[in-house]
Amino acid sequence: MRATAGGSSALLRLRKVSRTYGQRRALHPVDLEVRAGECVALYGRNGSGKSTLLRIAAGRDVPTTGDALFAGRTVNEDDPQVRARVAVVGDAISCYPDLTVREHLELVTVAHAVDDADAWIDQVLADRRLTDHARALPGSLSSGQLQSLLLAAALVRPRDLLILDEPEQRLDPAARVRLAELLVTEKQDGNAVLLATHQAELALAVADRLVALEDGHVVADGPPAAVLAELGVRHD
Ligand SMILES: Nc1ncnc2c1ncn2[C@@H]1O[C@H](COP(=O)(O)OP(=O)(O)OP(=O)(O)O)[C@@H](O)[C@H]1O
Repeated sequence: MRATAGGSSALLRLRKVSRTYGQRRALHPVDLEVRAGECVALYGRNGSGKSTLLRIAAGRDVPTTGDALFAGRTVNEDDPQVRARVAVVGDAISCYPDLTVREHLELVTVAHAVDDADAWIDQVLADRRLTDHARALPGSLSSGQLQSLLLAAALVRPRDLLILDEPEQRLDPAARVRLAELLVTEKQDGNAVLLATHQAELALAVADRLVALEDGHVVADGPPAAVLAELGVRHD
């Protein structure tokens, strides 16, 4: 299965990675590369293997076969280089119930020794429309605001690779537009972006390549518009 941009400058390189859970093969061997300044989007139905692939790419799971390399080294989320350079926005919301929105972001900036953190946090809160909720506890936020907090936590820290699992979930249309703008800026800043999405419009707006998965197989790979046409997906 091919899902490869080619070239030698890939920041993330997955070589024939597969994942089997018990008897079930969730992911068949796949090659995938993401370069600095490039966005690759994974697209497919529920259960097609997107999150499995993202977890391997983030070093949160070990492939059953194949290698996952970040900057030439096996990806492991406990590796200090991976912790310093790979930011992950998950699909599950896990927060500290007694820490405010701002305190969550402060925790991240302390962990990553971010300079001038206060100003940076202010900026990210404003961009994500969270300024008025800076002192709120997670329990009092809407699901969309929680999703924005997850995103904000990845944005207040340094990164070379941003991995996002269905970041459009729970966001309203205006917030989805801001998300697309943000991801374009990530690429312009030279960061690599790998995301899973169910939203064709988001993939069209930000992705350089779309990799379609079905039952753990790559069934199409290429420019987003061409892949969506091949899949018969209609979009606005
Ligand atoms: N920890 C696990 N144990 C057993 N099976 C798993 C596990 N995680 C995922 N699977 C199975 O692997 C397959 C792929 O799941 P995955 O979460 O990667 O799909 P997905 O494309 O991200 O789906 P969604 O769009 O619903 O998030 C599914 O059949 C799922 O049931």
